[in-house]
Amino acid sequence: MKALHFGAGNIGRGFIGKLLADAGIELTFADVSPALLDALNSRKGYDVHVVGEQATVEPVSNVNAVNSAGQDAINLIAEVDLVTTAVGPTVLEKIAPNVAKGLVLRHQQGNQKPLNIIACENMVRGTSQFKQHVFNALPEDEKAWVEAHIGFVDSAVDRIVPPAAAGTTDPLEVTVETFSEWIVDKTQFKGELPQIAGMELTDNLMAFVERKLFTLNTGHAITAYLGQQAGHATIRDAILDEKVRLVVRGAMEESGEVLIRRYGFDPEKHFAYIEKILTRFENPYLHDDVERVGRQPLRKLSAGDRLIKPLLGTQEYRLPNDNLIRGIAAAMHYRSEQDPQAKELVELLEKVGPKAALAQISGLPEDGEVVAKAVALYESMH
Ligand SMILES: NC(=O)C1=CN([C@@H]2O[C@H](COP(=O)(O)OP(=O)(O)OC[C@H]3O[C@@H](n4cnc5c(N)ncnc54)[C@H](O)[C@@H]3O)[C@@H](O)[C@H]2O)C=CC1
Ligand SMILES: O=P(O)(O)OC[C@H]1O[C@](O)(CO)[C@@H](O)[C@@H]1O
Repeated sequence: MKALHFGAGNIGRGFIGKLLADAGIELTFADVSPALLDALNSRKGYDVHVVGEQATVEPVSNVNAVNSAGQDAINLIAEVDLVTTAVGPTVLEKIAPNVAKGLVLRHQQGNQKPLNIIACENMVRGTSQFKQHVFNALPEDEKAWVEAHIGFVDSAVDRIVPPAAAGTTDPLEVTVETFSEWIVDKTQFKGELPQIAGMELTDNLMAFVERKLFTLNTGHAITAYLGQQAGHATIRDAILDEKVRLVVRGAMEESGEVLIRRYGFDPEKHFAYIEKILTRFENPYLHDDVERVGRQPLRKLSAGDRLIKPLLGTQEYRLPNDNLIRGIAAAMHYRSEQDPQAKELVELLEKVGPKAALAQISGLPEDGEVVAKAVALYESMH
């Protein structure tokens, strides 16, 4: 079996690429970073540092890499059995035209074998969104063939993989936590279901996607935003701050009450899942900056993402949401010199004021109770 994985970054190298290579799949990474491409092609492998109570070093071998914008990537799409991505939600649209070209070539070459494409991003049904981008780039007369031969499979991906340790000069260095979970929607595959160790198949994906995104990612984002407010540089320092921890646990519980009602999760197991997540944030072996976890605040404050969607759920089921609102207020304070969305957020706040800015970003009604509460908290946090 052959696979092409877009994005040789943290999750690409530290999780999905590793899992595919471990399964004996012939793996090529597609990326745009010359440093990553050169290092992967010259060394054909790298070490994954798995850190926890017992640290291990797990080598990945027999991999190579191509430029994702070039003809090599197009040729591979015509040939491989599996395409995966971990590029970031905003990049999916950029890689779609080349993927579309590869699918057209696959058809022209008469390759009728099923191909499955799985986006491994922090998004609700990210592959379905990617499919829309690919279809926008496909000629009209190719769409029926692609629909018949290509599976677009949604997934949920969970493993905390911060950027390389400070001070390293190795572009392939990657350190991961021991926990990992990759769950894919088995109803969307074309052809035989692949059996890959570490890839779980489900026919109830939405429950898993929302459980992960609206628990781990909700709590993580609020840890980052409140942590930055309190002057903490890392997620560990932030979550060990009792004031931050109280709100983070509270927000995950508020979101959890929604998930329990929506998907029928067992409350006891769900609250244990929350406790486990708090210990993952505390991991003393990972250095994870609050700035990284809070990145792209406009995306994280958008209607379908980890802060607003759980809040809308609390309104739907008439449940408490004070901690979620506190998290939203803190998100409005996120600042980062490296992050264009953080700059855009500041500009919008200055231009239209916090009420209109939050309403515009989140889709919440400007004159509603939530916006009023969040803005009052935002102003009190100055
Ligand atoms: N790091 C983590 O702990 C987790 C991340 N995720 C999700 O995985 C995705 C990737 O995140 P990370 O690996 O942390 O980011 P990253 O920034 O480490 O990796 C992204 C990679 O994509 C590459 N890239 C950028 N533009 C590209 C293009 N046009 N074509 C091909 N490659 C391109 C970058 O050069 C980089 O190597 C995101 O959607 C994130 O939300 C999900 C779970 C865990
Ligand atoms: O990758 P995003 O969506 O910007 O958000 C950062 C989040 O993703 C992760 O990297 C992995 O789930 C978490 O560490 C964090 O909650």
